[in-house]
Amino acid sequence: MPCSLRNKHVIPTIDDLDKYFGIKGSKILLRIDINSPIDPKTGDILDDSRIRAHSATVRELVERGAAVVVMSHQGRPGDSDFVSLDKHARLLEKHTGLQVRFIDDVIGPAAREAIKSLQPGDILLLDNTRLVSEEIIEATPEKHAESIFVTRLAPLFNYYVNDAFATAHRSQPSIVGFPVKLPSAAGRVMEKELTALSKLYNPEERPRVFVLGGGKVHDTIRILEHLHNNGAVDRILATGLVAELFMVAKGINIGEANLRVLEAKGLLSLLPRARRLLLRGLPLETPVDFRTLVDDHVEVETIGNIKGVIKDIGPQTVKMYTEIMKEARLIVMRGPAGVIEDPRFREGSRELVRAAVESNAYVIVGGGHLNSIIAELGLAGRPNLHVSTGGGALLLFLAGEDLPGLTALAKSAEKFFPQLIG
Ligand SMILES: Nc1ncnc2c1ncn2[C@@H]1O[C@H](COP(=O)(O)OP(=O)(O)O)[C@@H](O)[C@H]1O
Ligand SMILES: O=C(OP(=O)(O)O)[C@H](O)COP(=O)(O)O
Repeated sequence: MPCSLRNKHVIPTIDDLDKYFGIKGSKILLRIDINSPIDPKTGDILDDSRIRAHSATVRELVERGAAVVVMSHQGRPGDSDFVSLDKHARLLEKHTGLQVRFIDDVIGPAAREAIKSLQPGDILLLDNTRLVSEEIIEATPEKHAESIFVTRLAPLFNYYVNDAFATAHRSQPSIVGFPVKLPSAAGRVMEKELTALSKLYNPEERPRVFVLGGGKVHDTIRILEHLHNNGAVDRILATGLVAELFMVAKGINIGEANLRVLEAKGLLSLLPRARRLLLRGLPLETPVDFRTLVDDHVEVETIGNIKGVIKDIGPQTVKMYTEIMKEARLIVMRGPAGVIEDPRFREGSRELVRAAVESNAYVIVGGGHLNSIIAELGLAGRPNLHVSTGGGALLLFLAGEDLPGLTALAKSAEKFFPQLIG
C-alpha cells in the first residue's frame, strides 16, 4: 500500500516499487539520514539510533535482491560534526549484520567505478554528501535534477529510495533531484513516520505544548513563525540556545558571557524576528534558572544574577515546565535543554523528557540529541510516545508545511507510477 500524504498525495513504498518495477537484480540509490551527534574531541558517534533505524531498510532491499548504494549527510561544512562517514559504515555493518563497503568519495570516478562494479546483495556507503558543494544549495527539484551530483549518479541506478524523513525539509540534490529522474519510493523509516504522524496528529487534541531547545536557532525561529501563523501551538517552553535568544528579546539580562556566546554564533541577528513573534503574541515561556559554568565549576544561577556560561536549565525551570506539561494533551519536544554532550549538563533534558512521558499527553520526541536521552532512560516503546527520527522536518510537518522531500516523491509518483494515482 502506498503512503498517503495528508490524504492528498500518494507516495509509493518499497512494496510498490517491487510490485510495479521489480527490485531483484536492480541497483538502488538509498538516501538515509544518519547525521548523528559527534563527540567534538574524539570524533566518535555518540548516538547510533538513526543508523539502527535505517538498517532495516538497507537489509530489506538487499534481501529483495538489490545492490544498494547508501548516502547520507553528516553535519554542516565548517562545524565540528562535519566528518567523514567511515565510522558510520562500521555501525551500519553492525546493525544490518551485513558487509558494508565504504568509499571516501561521493560523485567522483572512484565512487562511480565502485557503483558500476556492484553485484546484487552488495552494500556500498558513499561519503558525506555535503562534501559536494551543490548539496548545501536549496533549489527546485527541476534545477537539482540538472546538478552535477544528480546527472553523474542517476544514470548508474534503476531506482531511488528516500528514507531520510529527518532531511525531508531540505530542498537539496540528494533529496529532491533524483525523484525527477528515477522511479522513486519511500523507505521503511519514511513510511513509518508518515503513517504514525498522520494517525497521531489529531488537530483536535489541545492544548499542544512544544518544548523547543537545542542549537539550530535559525531553523527554530522559522518553525515558530509557521507554528504561530498556522495556529498549531498553544504553549512553547523554550530551552537551550533558543531560550537564551528569546530572553534577550524579552529584555531579560542573561549576562555578558552568554551574550558573547549568542554573538559568536551569529544569533543576535535573529533578535528582530524573535521580538516580532513575541509582539504578535507568541505564547513562549523562558527559563527562570540555569546550570552554568563559572571558572569550571557547575553552579545553579537564577535570572537577574547570571555570571557563568549557561549550559543547562535549572531545577526551578524543570518544576515550572513540568507543571505546564501536566495540562497538555499533546507534547512535542525537539532539541536538548543543554549541552548534553557533557554529562554534567544532561539533567535538564532528562527531567523534561521524563516529565513529558509521565504526563497525560501523547508525546512526540524528535531530533538526534533527544533520541539519545530516550535511549538512556529506557523509555522507547512507551505507548504514549512516538520517537521520530526527524527534528526540524517533524516540526515543519506538524506545523502543516509541505516538506520538499515528500512533495518530490509525490510528484515522482505522478510521473512513474500512473497505476497508483487514482
Ligand atoms: N545552552 C546551550 N548552549 C550551547 N549549546 C547548547 C545549549 N543547549 C543546547 N545546546 C547544543 O545544541 C545542540 C543540539 O541542538 P540541535 O542540533 O538543534 O538538536 P537535535 O539534533 O536534537 O535536533 C547540542 O550540540 C547542544 O550542545
Ligand atoms: O539532524 C537533522 O536535523 P534536526 O537536527 O532538525 O533533526 C537532519 O539531519 C538535517 O540536518 P540539517 O539541519 O543540517 O540539514
